[in-house]
This record gives sequence, C-alpha cells and structure tokens, in this order.
Amino acid sequence: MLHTRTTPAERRRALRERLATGRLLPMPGALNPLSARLIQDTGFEAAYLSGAVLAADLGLPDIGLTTSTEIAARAQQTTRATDLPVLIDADTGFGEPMNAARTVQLMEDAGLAGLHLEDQVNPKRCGHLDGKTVTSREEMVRRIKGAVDARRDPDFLLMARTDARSVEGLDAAVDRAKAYVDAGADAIFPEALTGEAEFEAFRKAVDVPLLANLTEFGKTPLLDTRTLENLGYDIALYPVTLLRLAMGAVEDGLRTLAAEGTQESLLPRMQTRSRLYELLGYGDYAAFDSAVHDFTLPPGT
Ligand SMILES: C[C@](O)(C(=O)O)[C@H](CC(=O)O)C(=O)O
Ligand SMILES: [Mg+2]
Repeated sequence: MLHTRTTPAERRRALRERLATGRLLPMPGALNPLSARLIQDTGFEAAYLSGAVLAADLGLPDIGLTTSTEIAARAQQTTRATDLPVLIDADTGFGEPMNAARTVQLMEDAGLAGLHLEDQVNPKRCGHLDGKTVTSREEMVRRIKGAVDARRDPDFLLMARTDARSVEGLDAAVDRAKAYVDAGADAIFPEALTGEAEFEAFRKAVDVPLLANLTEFGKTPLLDTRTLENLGYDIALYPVTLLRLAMGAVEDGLRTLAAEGTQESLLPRMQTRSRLYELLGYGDYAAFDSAVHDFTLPPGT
C-alpha cells in the first residue's frame, strides 16, 4: 500500500550496485508518477525524469523555462509512486554553479537517486537540435564542483552531460568528459553522438559509467541493447519514448472520438479498469480497510 517500501538511501545504493555489475541498465523516462509505477511493474530496474517531458507536461518547450523547485515537486510525486531508483535531468543546474549546488540538495530531498547536469548555456535546448552553445570547460567544472560539494549522500549519482560533440567536435567533447570526471562527476552522458565509432571513443577515454541517449527523431541512431552492451555502455536511456507513445495514442483517440461519436472502437487499445486498479494496488488498500474496496468488477473490464 502507498507503494514505497524503500528509502532514498537504499535506492541510491541499489543504483550504484546495479551499475557496478557492468550490465547495461535500460532506463525509460516516466511521463507521470503512475507511469513510473508501470515502468517498475514491467520489470525495469530504474526510471528517468526527462527535462523535455517535465516541460512538455506543462505545455512548455524544453528551453530551460521550468524551475528547479517545479521539477523537484514533480520528482517527489514520482519517487513516492515507485521503489525504483530515479535519475533526473537537471538541465544546466538552473543558473550559476551555486544554483547547481542548491539543485543537488533539492533533488536529494525529492528522493531521487541521481541527476545529470549539462554544459549548455541558458537558454538551453534539446541536445539533438542545431545551434546549441556550450559554456567554457572551466564554467562546467565549477558547476560540477559545486554539485559535488553540496551532495550530502555520497551514493547520490552526479552525472555530467556534455553537449560539445555537435558544437566543438568529438575530440573536444571527449576532453571535456575527462575534465568533468576529474572534477568529481560519477558518470558521463555524451549527448548527440552520431554512431558507434563515437560511442567507442568515449568508452576508451573514461572509466566511469556511460549513458547512451536513445531519444527518437534525433541525431543518434537507435542502437539496440545488445549493441550498447558490446560497446561497454552502462545505461540505455529512452527519455521521451513513453510520452511520444502516449501522446500518439491520445491524439489518435481524440480524432477517432470526434469522427465516430463514440469511443467503442478504441476500447481494445485502452488499459482496462481492472489493470489500472491492479497497478494502483486497490487490493492492498482493501486488505487494510475493507470499506475501500467492497465491490467486484464486472468480467472483462
Ligand atoms: C534527454 C533530454 O535532455 C530530455 O530532456 O529528455 C532530451 C531529449 C529530447 O529532447 O529528445 C535531449 O536529448 O536533449
Ligand atoms: Mg533534457
């Protein structure tokens, strides 16, 4: 009942231990707290909170308009709905290095297992769009050092993302990754790589865990898990996949409803009432207080 049984410290430890196995960890991005539960229920071992999804959820573009307190609030709702370790996209840290430091503490308090900070300037943009600008290497090192200094739980994962590949080229991006590890980053997110050779270059250059971002309609080919495992990657990220799937289905459904005047033909594509109730754990609440669940569902619902 109420769905969580583990403390943030336990989840952070679980993520660290899972990464230490060297096996690839697939990490889908939740689109809301309930979908984080579904990510757990379908057997995934970690979930992600995407900046793009958190912004889109509010009807905003992913250009750094959301605030650290807004995303911390959503993160806390999410970590209350699942026992999985959750990694959040903390964009640029929301300002100066001292803002990045405060962001780390907000995200720790939200029960997250870790975050990533990127080396773009504000206003930032999706890493797969053209026209990005990156900070100096020194500025990003200060961001990372501020984050490391603010962290209270040593198991909270601090990942550094570099957007430099599409701005300064591969070699500069690799050099930045090395500098970010030296500054204390626990893991690296090389953004918008264009193929396997580039993934390999990062794997050769750094010893810390590496994340592969498999966002759709971007610059990176959708490498499968076997390929990524062979490349020695640690996390396979599907940041916006669930949002795109859901919004595709919602839009189709709305058009069908408008055209047909009934949702009848949509029923086979819907999550059933009983599946939703199962996911929400109605049974557990009924065991606690039978007044909560004193009805039976008709067959086939
Ligand atoms: C990973 C990412 O930062 C996100 O916010 O999910 C985005 C994803 C996207 O826009 O497709 C990014 O890659 O910049
Ligand atoms: Mg993002």
